[in-house]
Amino acid sequence: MNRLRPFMRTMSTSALPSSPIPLFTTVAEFRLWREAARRDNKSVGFVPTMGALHDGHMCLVRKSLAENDLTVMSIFVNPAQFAPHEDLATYPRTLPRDLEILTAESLSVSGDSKIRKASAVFLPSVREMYPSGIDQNVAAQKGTFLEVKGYGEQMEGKSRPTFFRGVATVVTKLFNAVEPNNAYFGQKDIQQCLILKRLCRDLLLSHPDPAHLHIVPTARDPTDNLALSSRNAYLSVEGRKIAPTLYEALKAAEHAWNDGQPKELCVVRATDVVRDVATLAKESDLEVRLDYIEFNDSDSLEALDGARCLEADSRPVILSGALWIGTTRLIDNIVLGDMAKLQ
Ligand SMILES: Nc1ncnc2c1ncn2[C@@H]1O[C@H](COP(=O)(O)OP(=O)(O)OP(=O)(O)O)[C@@H](O)[C@H]1O
Ligand SMILES: CC(C)(CO)[C@@H](O)C(=O)[O-]
Ligand code: BAL
Repeated sequence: MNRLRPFMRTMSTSALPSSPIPLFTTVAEFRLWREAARRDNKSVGFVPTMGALHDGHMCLVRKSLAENDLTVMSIFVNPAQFAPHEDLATYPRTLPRDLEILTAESLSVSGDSKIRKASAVFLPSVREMYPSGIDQNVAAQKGTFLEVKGYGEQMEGKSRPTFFRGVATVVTKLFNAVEPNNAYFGQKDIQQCLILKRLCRDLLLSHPDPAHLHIVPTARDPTDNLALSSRNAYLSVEGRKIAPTLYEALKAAEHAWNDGQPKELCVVRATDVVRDVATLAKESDLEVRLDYIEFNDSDSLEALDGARCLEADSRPVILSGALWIGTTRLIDNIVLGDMAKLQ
């Protein structure tokens, strides 16, 4: 690891918090680190994030630490994936705390006397990621953007039509900068995972190749199963109490599915759960509204056409949903079938 030694210091940008993990704010600086890792024959695992870290992010980090010599996290709030009316300005930005959380994470690897910790944090600037500037209005954008056509319009894409274009674009840039052997994404954002796997296949990427883009199960609050999410921080005390309703609705749909009910009835079971909670919440002036509950094929991402047979050897089905609690939008999903078969 000697060649990596020169990087074992905090970059000298004064606005950055001090950190025992080396921080890189430009692609050129990061590439020197990456080149040294390559020369040292070290595998690199990559965890892309938008910061505001919670234990869901740390599950990705732990898996990367376990499976790679070196782990890199990026923290970048990507303007291109926020529509003009969305929460780019208020998205939580908590870099000093994020670095403390990441620094505290370590893993002792069996057969290896060393303890592994994150090796680098990549903090690119908006200017370098979008050299022609970035307008959240797609029609006004200049420069190079990526679309994974036919897969980003359903589920989340119905409510956020430009979201996956922004994600595909930024993640491709991040992959080009980091050149990871393995990359880790959370099941909470299942459509994002499946679209990015397809992007890797379609663009013949080798860093990572699609098989090395890993989907890590959703981390939940152990007390009530709420999926951990940076946006949970927006919830009021009352909203936080109601937030597990989305998962409860998905579980009701899953039970109906497992009982052999047709898809439409499963969706009704889920909407019943939300309706009852929404009625109660209204009494405290809190608006709770279901955005969608959908069953989608995990390969085409098309909504299921009514045929519901899940053969032992067939592809998994994605049961997913989004719920508004006041002005906060939460998402969650359950994979029906074998997660290992997701491609
Ligand atoms: N509960 C979770 N379990 C596992 N992975 C998660 C969880 N929450 C987020 N991730 C993953 O962490 C990565 C970075 O996500 P991001 O920084 O957007 O956090 P987030 O909590 O998903 O934020 P948001 O509230 O904006 O959806 C993504 O791959 C995402 O799927
Ligand atoms: C993958 C990602 C970091 C791209 O900005 C973001 O969409 C996220 O955090 O899920
Ligand atoms: N984890 C998803 C990021 C977003 O909603 O913008």
